[in-house]
Amino acid sequence: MQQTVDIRERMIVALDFSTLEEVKQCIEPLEGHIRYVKVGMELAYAEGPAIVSYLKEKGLKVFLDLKVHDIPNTAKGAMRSLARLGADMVNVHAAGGIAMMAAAREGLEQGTAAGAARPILIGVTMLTSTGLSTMNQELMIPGSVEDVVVHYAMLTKQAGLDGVVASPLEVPMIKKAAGYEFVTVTPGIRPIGADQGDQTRITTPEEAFRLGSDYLVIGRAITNAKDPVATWQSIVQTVEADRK
Ligand SMILES: O=c1ccn([C@@H]2O[C@H](COP(=O)(O)O)[C@@H](O)[C@H]2O)c(=O)[nH]1
Repeated sequence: MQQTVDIRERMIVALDFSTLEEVKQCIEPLEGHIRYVKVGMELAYAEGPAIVSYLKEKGLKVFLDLKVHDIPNTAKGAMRSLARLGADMVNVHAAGGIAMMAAAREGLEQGTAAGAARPILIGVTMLTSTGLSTMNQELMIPGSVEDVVVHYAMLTKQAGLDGVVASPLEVPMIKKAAGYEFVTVTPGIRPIGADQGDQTRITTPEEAFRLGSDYLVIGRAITNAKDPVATWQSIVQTVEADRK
């Protein structure tokens, strides 16, 4: 990422809540600080499309993280509908394969209003909660996590998507294989001392940017913090100091 980019535009706060009330409580103190938020399944299923409009009216960019994964025709229709909601970024599971991802992109293009920018479309590689033994033994996917992630990233690129979701740890290999312009969106972010929770492939915000991540997704480290604004400011300061 270029040195001139404001990193606050690249730090996406995951709003993993189930009510609009909880969202308001979380974002009101953070207004003027955060620029980009993520709406996942919990919030989208509970509050419906109106939550996207609400956040957009607040001046925030929205990553609608619904991880579409279905047969190509259904994925295409889903994306056609999602395009109308006004999100800035949407995603599918790369494990759906090239035909599904290409259909999703077509649906997204069809659904995007004339003159409007198509949302960024990315493919989820291997969930950041998945470790090597789960992948090899439980899911019966052989090889290293890095190789599988890069393979999924290349499928995503072949399907014409803009980038992938992966752990920051895999970003250098993804960029090497898919090119510098291929977008990497990375959850699994844990500031020093933060609880790892259910995530497996993690690193700090400053290390994630150092590894080349284009966007960081940060949820509980901020939303569950005693003082979310202070935590946000501390992350921004740490990253900015590291980038000097
Ligand atoms: O591989 C993935 C894909 C998506 N996520 C989502 O990111 C956030 C991370 O939240 P934290 O609280 O910072 O762990 C969450 O909404 C996930 O659904 C992911 O973690 N890994």
